[in-house]
Amino acid sequence: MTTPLLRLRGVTAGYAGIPAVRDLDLDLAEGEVLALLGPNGAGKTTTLLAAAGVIRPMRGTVEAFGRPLHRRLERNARAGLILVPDTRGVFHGLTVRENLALARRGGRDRTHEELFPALAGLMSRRCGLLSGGEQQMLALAKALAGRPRVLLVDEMSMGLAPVAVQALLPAVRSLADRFGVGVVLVEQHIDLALSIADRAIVLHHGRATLAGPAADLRADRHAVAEAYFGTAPNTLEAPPDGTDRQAARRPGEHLRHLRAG
Ligand SMILES: Nc1ncnc2c1ncn2[C@@H]1O[C@H](COP(=O)(O)OP(=O)(O)OP(=O)(O)O)[C@@H](O)[C@H]1O
Repeated sequence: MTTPLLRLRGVTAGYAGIPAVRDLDLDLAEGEVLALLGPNGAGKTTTLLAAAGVIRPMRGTVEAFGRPLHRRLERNARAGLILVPDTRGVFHGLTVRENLALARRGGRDRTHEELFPALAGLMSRRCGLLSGGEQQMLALAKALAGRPRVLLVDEMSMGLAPVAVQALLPAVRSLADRFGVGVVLVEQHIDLALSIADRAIVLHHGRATLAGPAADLRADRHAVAEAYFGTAPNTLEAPPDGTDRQAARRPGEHLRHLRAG
């Protein structure tokens, strides 16, 4: 079995000793897009922060590329574990070209030109004058300059018009398909997220309440709604390999309701 790019096992993480995510398992394979869904405050961002090493779990383990996370964030980033925060991380006083040059640190990576051709005509524009969608494209383009192997993308679509989101999410899919990047995508647009994801996990009050192939979640909106609002039946199926901590199942398997509360 190939080593996942990212593996969380039994992760409980939070703030000031209070858990916001409890006992979470997650595997992310090369070229896979995993949607992390759930209502406000469910623990999605906390999961990303723990996965990126920004906050240290109270319990459980996080491994990237087969190794425990390094204590120094820049070491994890250099290995290819990149967090794209929802604050977009662009410098408003600088132009698009200057922002990209800073992110590339002298390198010549031009992948962004293929994925975001719209940026080509905006190179001399100050970022403070870009639309929300354009800023988000730039944030992703900057993340690409770090040569990610895993991208942790937090609410890329926040505040954007649906048409802008529809333009951005396929770029995320093609990052996975063309470059083998593994993506954990936190997203409020459930349908759009499921339309590009391979698998999904629904969180409710910090716990995974549903996990499975994205196609299965799309086909069973009732199960998604139940998981979203924490009313899913309390039926924890035993997975076929007997490892009862495996939260996210492989394509071809059925949806799994996970024990809530
Ligand atoms: N810095 C913090 N200090 C204390 N509590 C926090 C902090 N950040 C988040 N929380 C709490 O942790 C819980 C989970 O928050 P988190 O941001 O992970 O949820 P989320 O699913 O990403 O929500 P949203 O969709 O609203 O962004 C919430 O109850 C939130 O109030």
